[in-house]
Amino acid sequence: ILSAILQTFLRPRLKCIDGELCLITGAGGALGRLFALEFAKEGAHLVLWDCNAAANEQTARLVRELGVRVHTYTVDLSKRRNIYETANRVRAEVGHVSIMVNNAGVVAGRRLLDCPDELLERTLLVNCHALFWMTKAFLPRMKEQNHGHIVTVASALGLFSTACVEDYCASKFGAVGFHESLTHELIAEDLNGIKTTLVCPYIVDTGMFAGCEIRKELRSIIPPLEPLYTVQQSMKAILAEQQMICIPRLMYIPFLARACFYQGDKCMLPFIKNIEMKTSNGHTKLC
Ligand SMILES: NC(=O)C1=CN([C@@H]2O[C@H](COP(=O)(O)OP(=O)(O)OC[C@H]3O[C@@H](n4cnc5c(N)ncnc54)[C@H](OP(=O)(O)O)[C@@H]3O)[C@@H](O)[C@H]2O)C=CC1
Ligand SMILES: CC1=C(/C=C/C(C)=C/C=C/C(C)=C/C=O)C(C)(C)CCC1
Repeated sequence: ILSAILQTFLRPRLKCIDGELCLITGAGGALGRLFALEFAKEGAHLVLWDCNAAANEQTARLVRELGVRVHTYTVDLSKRRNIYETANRVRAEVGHVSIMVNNAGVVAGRRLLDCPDELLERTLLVNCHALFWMTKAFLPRMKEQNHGHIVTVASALGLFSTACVEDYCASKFGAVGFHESLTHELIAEDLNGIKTTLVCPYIVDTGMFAGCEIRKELRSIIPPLEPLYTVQQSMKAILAEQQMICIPRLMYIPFLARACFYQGDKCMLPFIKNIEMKTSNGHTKLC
């Protein structure tokens, strides 16, 4: 938060990502497409993933017009095996990913009791579980080189909640927790060349939350965000290697209410060691 405040007044040094290989999920969607164009402008080569092949190809066409090398893959992020298989193909056909933008997201958009179970499950699989499989697929190489960047596009609804989006809030709170724990793990392991950035936007005018309205008096103070503004702000945070960005800054307020632990990065290491010892003694219990 301090760094976010400082960055408001100071101009942080932005890193160069020319020639890096950047993978973006949900690249056929509104924010994914804009991320692809912004990363292309910075000189990154792109790998674009989406389940919507036509929309993904359209993003690729726009990126190629900028003269950038781009590869597209049709993937269903709700399927772990599909993620691992496609990751293997990327490694064999394109190379090692050094920047990963986990942007794809879905919402059921129904009241909990009216919502088919499969739709609730899908939100958790795409918005949260996919983060595990993506990271397991691409982090090992980043670790070998102590170089990389993992971006998690979560949401303001990963920091506070509202009614009737139980699936979405659960998945985005999960994404925030995932990002935080992964960041601590990288710090604890002294992997200071691998950066993480969490992006928490308020409602963005992309259609995903079309119809969502806040109280009339507040609408002019905090209108939905422009997609391009959202992505440009996110890019600044990524290139400045900022760990987190809330867009707009007002969204830091609910986050501020949370506690933080001084020097807590290594507290789980003995716990992990304990489990490792138990499992090596054949004590693993899966159900
Ligand atoms: N829009 C908003 O108000 C906000 C959005 N966000 C987050 O930003 C991210 C991008 O949102 P936005 O651009 O608005 O959404 P879009 O729906 O425009 O884009 C999401 C993309 O992800 C794809 N996708 C969905 N499911 C899968 C899947 N199983 N496998 C692979 N790809 C999939 C979609 O394909 P298809 O179109 O075929 O479903 C679509 O191309 C999301 O994570 C969202 O939660 C955060 C805050 C606010
Ligand atoms: C908490 C809060 C508000 C409501 C926020 C809402 C409704 C956010 C919705 C975000 C979405 C839909 C994100 C999608 O990913 C107000 C009224 C602005 C006032 C300030 C505090």
